[in-house]
Amino acid sequence: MLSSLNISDFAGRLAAAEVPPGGGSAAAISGLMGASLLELAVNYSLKSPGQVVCSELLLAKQADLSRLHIELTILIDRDALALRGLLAAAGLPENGAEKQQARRLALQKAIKLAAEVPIETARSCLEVVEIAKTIVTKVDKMVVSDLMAGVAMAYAGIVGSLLSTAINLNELEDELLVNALKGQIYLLQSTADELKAAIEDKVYASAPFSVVRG
Ligand SMILES: Nc1nc(=O)c2c([nH]1)NC[C@@H]1CN(c3ccc(C(=O)N[C@@H](CCC(=O)O)C(=O)O)cc3)C=[N+]21
Repeated sequence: MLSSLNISDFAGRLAAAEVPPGGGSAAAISGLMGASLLELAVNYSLKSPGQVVCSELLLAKQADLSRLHIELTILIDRDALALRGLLAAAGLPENGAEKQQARRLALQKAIKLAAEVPIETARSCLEVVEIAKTIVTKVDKMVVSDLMAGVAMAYAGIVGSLLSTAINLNELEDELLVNALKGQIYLLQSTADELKAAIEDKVYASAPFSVVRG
């Protein structure tokens, strides 16, 4: 399993361009880092004194984040499997009408999966960003930078996975599905942009983070 590789081995596998993982798995890792950084912020804040008021909210988000942590871990391998299926179908023989038809069907099925899996990754990453918005003013000041690093990573996970979906749309023959996926890409990306801007507006409004604002 890719998710049990150490960081250097995973990065090496990405760089080697031999067998998958590709950008979709990397996006899931980015989302996983985002979820984990939010967990750090929540766990730290629950332990620090003076956070008793919001502990109910933080405990609820802690549970959501541990589910997202598992989902995103699984998505690293699910995306690599989808990509592997895609490359395998693309490599099927094309000699003769029957084989050509078999290859076409296999390829369409594989592309559909490779387009749909990263949509799930983007959804999980978006949930991470949504959680960040609800807790950003509730966590201990000490871990706001960790939380914001988590937002940046989850946001990168959204962009990376939606790009992976988008590239597969070119080859997908089912026009209804293509249009539905395009709609989901647009909605997920624009929601992510709005949420990220709202969180940054809040955090970058004052020191020490105003210096980070572009
Ligand atoms: N859900 C999803 N996730 C992706 O990550 C994704 C995707 N869809 N759609 C297509 C693009 C393209 N991409 C590649 C990554 C590595 C090779 C690669 O390493 N190729 C090797 C060997 C491939 C093989 O072993 O057959 C080569 O061509 O030399 C190719 C293509 C990932 N993408």
